[in-house]
Order: sequence, then C-alpha cells, then structure tokens
Amino acid sequence: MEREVQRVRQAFLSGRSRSLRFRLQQLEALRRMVQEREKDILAAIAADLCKSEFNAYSQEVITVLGEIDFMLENLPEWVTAKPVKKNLLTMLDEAYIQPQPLGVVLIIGAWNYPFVLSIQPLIGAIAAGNAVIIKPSELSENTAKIVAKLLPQYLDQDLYIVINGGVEETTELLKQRFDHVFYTGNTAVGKIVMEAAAKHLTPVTLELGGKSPCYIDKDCDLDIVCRRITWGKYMNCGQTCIAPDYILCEASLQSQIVWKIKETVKEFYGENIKESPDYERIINLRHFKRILSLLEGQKIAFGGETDEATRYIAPTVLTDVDPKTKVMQEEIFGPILPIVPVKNVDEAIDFINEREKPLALYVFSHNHKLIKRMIAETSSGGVTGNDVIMHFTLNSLPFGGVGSSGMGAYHGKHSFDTFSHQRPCLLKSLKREGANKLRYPPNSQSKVDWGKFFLLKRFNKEKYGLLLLTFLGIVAAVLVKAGYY
Ligand SMILES: NC(=O)c1ccc[n+]([C@@H]2O[C@H](COP(=O)([O-])OP(=O)(O)OC[C@H]3O[C@@H](n4cnc5c(N)ncnc54)[C@H](O)[C@@H]3O)[C@@H](O)[C@H]2O)c1
Ligand SMILES: CCCCCCCCCCCCC/C=C/C=O
Repeated sequence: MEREVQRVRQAFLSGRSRSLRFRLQQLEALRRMVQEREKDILAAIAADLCKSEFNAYSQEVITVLGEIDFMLENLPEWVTAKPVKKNLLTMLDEAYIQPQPLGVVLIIGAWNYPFVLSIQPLIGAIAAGNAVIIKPSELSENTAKIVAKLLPQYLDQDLYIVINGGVEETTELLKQRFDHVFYTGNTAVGKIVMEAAAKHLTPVTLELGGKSPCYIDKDCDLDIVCRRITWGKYMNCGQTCIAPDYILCEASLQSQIVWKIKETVKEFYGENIKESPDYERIINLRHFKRILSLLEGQKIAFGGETDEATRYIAPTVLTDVDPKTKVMQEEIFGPILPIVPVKNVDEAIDFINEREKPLALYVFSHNHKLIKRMIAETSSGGVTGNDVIMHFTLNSLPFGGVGSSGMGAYHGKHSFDTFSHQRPCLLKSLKREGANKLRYPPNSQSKVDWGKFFLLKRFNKEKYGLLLLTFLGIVAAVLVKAGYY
C-alpha cells in the first residue's frame, strides 16, 4: 500500500498533472471511456443493484458526462490567477490568488450509486491538477472491478489508480499520508476516516447521510407532491443518500397521502412490482435484514412484502409513526416511508431542529413564504422546495452535508475549489524601499498614524479615492525618504 501511494506521489511530483492541457486531455479521455465502455459500465451497475440500463444511465452516467463537459468548458477560466484588490502599501505590486492542486487525493466511494459517487469526485480532482487514488466500495464489487479495469486503459496509469478492497485495505490505506481525503458513506465510518486523516493533518471532505425530512403543507397539490415523493423515495429502492427519509404533515392529510402514493407506485411499477425493470433490490442480506427490523411494531398502510432470496422489499408506507421507534432513530436507506403527524409547521420545524442536521430538507407548499421560513429556521446540507433530489442535479449548487451529515461540498466549480489550494500571492518590487521605512523600527506615533491612514482609510468613490491615495502614497514615500519619519 505504502509503495502504491509512493508511486502516485512520485507521479504527482513529476509535475505533469498540473498543466491545463494535460488536465483537459485526461478529462477528455475519461469522457471517451464512459462513452466507449458505456455497456460494460451499465452492466456492472445492473449486476450490483439490479438496475435497468435506462435507470443506470440517467442516474449515474448522465451526471458524469455533464460534469466532465462542465469542467472542460470552464477549466481554462478557473485555473487562471485572479487579481485581487490592493491597499495603498501594495498598490504598485502584483497581488492575486492562484488555485493550485493539493497533491495526492484519496477518494473513498460508496456502493449505492457506485459509478457516479467515485467518478464525479475524480473529475474534480483531475480538473484541479491532483493525483488520485480511488477506493470504490467493496459492496458494489462489479462496478469496483470495471472501474479498476477501465481507468488504466484511458488515464495516466501512475497518476490515477484504483485500489480495491474492504475494511482491511481501507484501514491500511488510511494510514498513509494524503493531501486530501474525500469520503462518501455512513457517518460512523466518516468518524474513522477523519480520525485517521487527523494523524497527518490531512483535510477531509465527508459526504455522509442522515434522515432527510419531507414536510407537506396542507396548501399544496397532493397529486403532484405524492408523485414527486414516490419517485425520490423508491428510486434505487430507497438507497439514496438524499431520499426523503420520512414525511411530516398534519394528521388530516395522512390518508390522502397514503392513497396517492399507493396509486403512484402502481402507475410507476405496475401491479407486479417485482417484475418492474425500474425497481431495484437491496444491496446485500445485512442491509435487507436491517431494513426489515425497522418494520417491527409499525402500522403498515401498504407494502411490506419481502423476498429474502432476491432481497426484494416492496415500496412501503407506515402511518402514525411514533418518533421514538427504531425506524425514526436511524437513516432508513430502504423503501420504507414513515409518516409522522405534526400539528402544524411550527411543530415540524421544532421536530427537525431537535434532531441531527440532515443531508437534505424537502418542503412542499404553494405558500412560498412558508418554504422560505422553513429554510430560514432549520439547517440541512441542501434543500429542494416542491420537489425531492433535484438539487443534486444542478452543478452550480454545492453538494454536501452539514453537522453529522458531513463537511465540505463538491460538484462543478465547488469540486474544483475542494481539490485546490487557493494560494495568495503578493509580488513586490525590490525598489521603492523608502515607503517601507514606515514599518521598520524604530516605531513612532507618527508612523502608526500614517499606517492607520494607509491601511484603514476607506474612500467611497473608487476612481477619485484611488487617485487621492496614489497622491498621498507618493507624498508619504517622499517624506519618508527625506527622513521626516
Ligand atoms: N452524502 C453523499 O453523497 C452520500 C452518498 C451515498 C451514500 N451516502 C451515505 O452513505 C451511507 C451508505 O453507505 P455505506 O456507508 O453503507 O457505504 P459503504 O459500505 O460502501 O462504505 C463506504 C466506504 O467506506 C469504506 N469503509 C467501510 N467500513 C470502513 C472502515 N471500518 N474503515 C474504513 N473504511 C471503511 C468502504 O470500503 C467504502 O468504500 C448512507 O448513510 C448514505 O446516506 C452519502
Ligand atoms: C431521464 C431523466 C433524468 C432524471 C435525472 C435524475 C437524476 C437523479 C440523480 C440521482 C443521483 C443521486 C446520487 C446519489 C447521491 C447519494 O446517494
């Protein structure tokens, strides 16, 4: 493991990952890989999650292709140094921010969207000029294998490598020193990752999970609301980090919501859900049993059918759920949707604020002010109003958690920033030493006064202010040079 990391570090130190041309080339090669080997990638995802090609393409491949195109389009601008405002003391100097790669990045992926959750961070890391080690999830072993097979065929083989393995290999990997660790997965392992990274003072991005609430106001079109929630909840069999975890609504809405979700399930997946190509399966037996245990003692409004042999769990809705029961204590990550009745929006806000900060928050209402109020009075990684999941698809929005749902963010420019160091650069001249005397010992009241003036004074009118400051700067330089201070 140590040797592998060393090899990647040597490749980074060669400097070749840094040029804009090289980054663009590698991103284009990655795009070619996805386009040319699309069938193999979709087959691997299908084998891991029993997912149709259409679903795998629209949930994973589209996002990856869109992200690559976005990077190719914008990277030339992002990599250029950005000049910054100066003060009087640095007016004649050069001051700018230069984004630079961090070095060797470790990306630890999760199994639920096994392709996009490893490749989208990789795109950001390449765009920012880093070398990368990817550790895909061992639970989605088919996608892990295809990623390990394909990447070396298209990308630089020393700069971007895949290491496959489980807890033992990841533990060993985490002992090495990286310049950034980007982890996607559950909160408990997130803590292990952060602890290991802390030993090297390595910064981390933690893309974690949580229970994402979904509040339905009585002032809304329930047909549309229930269709959108059904889509986001049962997509990927509920195994989506930003799936609506549970519904909060007034008790009077419950029966209508149940009926409408039930009808939508029929519309989406047909009478025989098991036969639907659009309905996935639970990743493994451990998760299957964990999800089943959440049903104990609950009132099942519909669904609840299971088949252990194929790890099938039907789309299920629970009503009148007691917040103290197990299903409300952990992230469900499966096709079970509890409804917790609340009196009103105030109680919904309190309910959310009494719990850990979720990865996403969903609010449905015709009342825009109510949506804005919920956003203002709660906290979550992201928000979609009047829909679910869709904030993930907008790469202008940073995607990430807050509090126990994670730290840091990515997607689009946010990925580029996550994997870059914003290096502040001030380039002075060795001339004009006279003006510098102001800050050299021995200090005096008049030097302090001039210092205050130059560094603290603000002028309203940009153009005239600048002219005046230039003039005063010259006066000060002359006075200092002449030995008055
Ligand atoms: N925020 C996001 O973008 C996002 C995306 C997907 C999943 N998630 C969250 O991830 C969770 C589900 O994923 P998961 O955790 O079951 O995925 P997982 O089991 O695939 O684990 C994630 C990664 O952690 C590694 N890992 C597991 N145990 C480890 C250990 N003890 N030490 C070091 N590494 C270890 C795995 O090898 C894997 O690569 C849910 O909570 C979900 O909400 C979050
Ligand atoms: C054909 C229509 C395209 C619809 C696009 C929907 C995209 C949904 C993307 C979901 C991806 C979720 C990624 C996972 C995050 C956490 O698990």
